[in-house]
Amino acid sequence: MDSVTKVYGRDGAAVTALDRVSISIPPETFTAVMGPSGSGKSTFLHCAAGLDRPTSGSVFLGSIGSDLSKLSENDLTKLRRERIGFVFQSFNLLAALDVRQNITLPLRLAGRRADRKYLDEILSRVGLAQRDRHRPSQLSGGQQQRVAIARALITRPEVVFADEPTGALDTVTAREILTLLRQTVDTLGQTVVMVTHDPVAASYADNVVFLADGRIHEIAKQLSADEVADRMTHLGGRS
Ligand SMILES: Nc1ncnc2c1ncn2[C@@H]1O[C@H](COP(=O)(O)OP(=O)(O)OP(=O)(O)O)[C@@H](O)[C@H]1O
Repeated sequence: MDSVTKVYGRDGAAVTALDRVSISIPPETFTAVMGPSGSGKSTFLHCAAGLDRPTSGSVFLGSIGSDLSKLSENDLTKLRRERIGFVFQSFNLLAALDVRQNITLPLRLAGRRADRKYLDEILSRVGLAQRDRHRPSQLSGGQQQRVAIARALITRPEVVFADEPTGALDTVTAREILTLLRQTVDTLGQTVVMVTHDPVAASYADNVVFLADGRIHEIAKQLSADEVADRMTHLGGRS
């Protein structure tokens, strides 16, 4: 991401949500994005993932050479579907589909067939091999988030973007989900970028990006939850 600025609204009501943000996220790493409320975390994620266009600046993704901010709407949709994985706080699973169908949905939307072996591998990695014919309503929150992670991984995306992935989960389940995300980096070589309010969640990351007022305040390596919380206090955040 190169000098990305995002301004919402205009004239008197203009808000600069991101102010010339430049960052390069190394492949096969786990990055947490933290900052006080309103510091630009969601905007950062949306611009990095091609969900929103920067007002100015460029966004590049993995091996894709072109600037995301210049792609047509169609190309961007295709890229999001095929090259990026998403995990949200609210799981966003389809109630009428079983676990296997939910996981393979991105492939079907892209007109691709599921590789049975890879699907089975992913199912067992996320611990759902025995529940593959269940519907989301028959699963716990943690299990539903595992389905969402499997769905994010099934296309072997360049990056998985996670927006508060543990925000709706209890502490123990949250840790299981964070461990799973960590494993996707360590064993599958996945690149993961996660927005979070939670210092414990950020402590699972290789790098923690601290945003304040739309700017990168600091990028720190492998912090403990206490170190993250301490930095947040100094940023004026309530975590
Ligand atoms: N669609 C929008 N229209 C106008 N202003 C917006 C819009 N989206 C975000 N903003 C503003 O941009 C700034 C950054 O918002 P953003 O949602 O990226 O922050 P955040 O760090 O994710 O906050 P939170 O932790 O509360 O979710 C805020 O001042 C917000 O009010």
